[in-house]
Amino acid sequence: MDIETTYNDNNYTIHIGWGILEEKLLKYTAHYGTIHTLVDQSVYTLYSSTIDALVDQPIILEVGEKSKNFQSYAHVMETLLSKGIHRNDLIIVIGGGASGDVGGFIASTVLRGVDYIQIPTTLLAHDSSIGGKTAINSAHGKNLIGTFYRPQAVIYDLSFLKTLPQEELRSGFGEIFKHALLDGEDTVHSLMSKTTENIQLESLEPYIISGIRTKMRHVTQDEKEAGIRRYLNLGHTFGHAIEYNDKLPHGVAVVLGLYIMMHVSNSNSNVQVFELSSYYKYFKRLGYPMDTLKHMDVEKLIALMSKDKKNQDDASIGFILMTEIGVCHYQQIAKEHLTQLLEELKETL
Ligand SMILES: O=C(O)C(=O)C[C@@H](O)[C@H](O)[C@H](O)COP(=O)(O)O
Repeated sequence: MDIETTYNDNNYTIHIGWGILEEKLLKYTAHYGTIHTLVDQSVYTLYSSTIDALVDQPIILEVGEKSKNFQSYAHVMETLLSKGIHRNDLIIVIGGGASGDVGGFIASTVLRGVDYIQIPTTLLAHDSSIGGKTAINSAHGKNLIGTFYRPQAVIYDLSFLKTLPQEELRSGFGEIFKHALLDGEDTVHSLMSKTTENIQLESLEPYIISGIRTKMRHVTQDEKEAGIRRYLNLGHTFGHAIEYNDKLPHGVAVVLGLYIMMHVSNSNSNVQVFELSSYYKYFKRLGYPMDTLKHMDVEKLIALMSKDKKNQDDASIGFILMTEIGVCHYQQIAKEHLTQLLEELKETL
């Protein structure tokens, strides 16, 4: 299946399917000078023969978030420059969300921009590989340094997902669940009914596709995140803070962030938007570390949330909340009030 973006110009295709990598990639590489490949270490360990058959001498990225720092960025940049990269070359990035983020950032900054293709290999990256957000982390928090830079294509070969461990599926499912919430009540109920006890890849394909469509709808209307694209950050204000502080996988932290969003949305509304206890039990059954919330260091997490890119002043934190499933808005919450809400929640767990 091919899905085209619908920007005013410079559109690209998201190719999705089983065993499509070689055929789709060859369509692009023919138009470029040298092909430079960046690949996550763990993906290369599993798929070296497939990758070596397609490209020469890949540059290995450290596993996951370890690649998203200045040292790693500088190392890959200097390697590309020592190889004599040109603007008419192509960079291919193979890996999960973190590799895609740092690979995109490298592509957008080397020689002030070289074309690149995203080849996501995880469930999580159905989200992160689309929309052109690139980033590395800072000592102040997640994704604080980056650019918006569209890829030339995304090739999502679902065969890579077959080797993902349960922990990776659980992380990717966090973003699938977020997309379902953005989509509306029917999608949430349907997804929950297919995942009552555990997360099985086999039942997720339709939700991966609908998640990609939901993401595309937001990013094509508001690429630079001045309006509705912010809704894709549902669960991420708290999620990024606890991910960074507790070193949790991204999508696992997003689930904790979605739970906090539900609590804050309820407290902000006259009606109960979310039945918290049923979501708590559901997430716990799927293996999410809900107990982490009972022991959270509220002060530290508020300090990390104070660096969130959605914030507009120093006294409050920018949150995406829901008035009903599928209906979002942006709201600034005073830090004292948020502290009180988080402390209150801890007491109930
Ligand atoms: O594409 C977006 O916009 C999103 O917010 C999607 C998020 O799921 C994704 O994790 C993104 O990388 C977070 O970006 P950030 O701007 O909050 O750093």
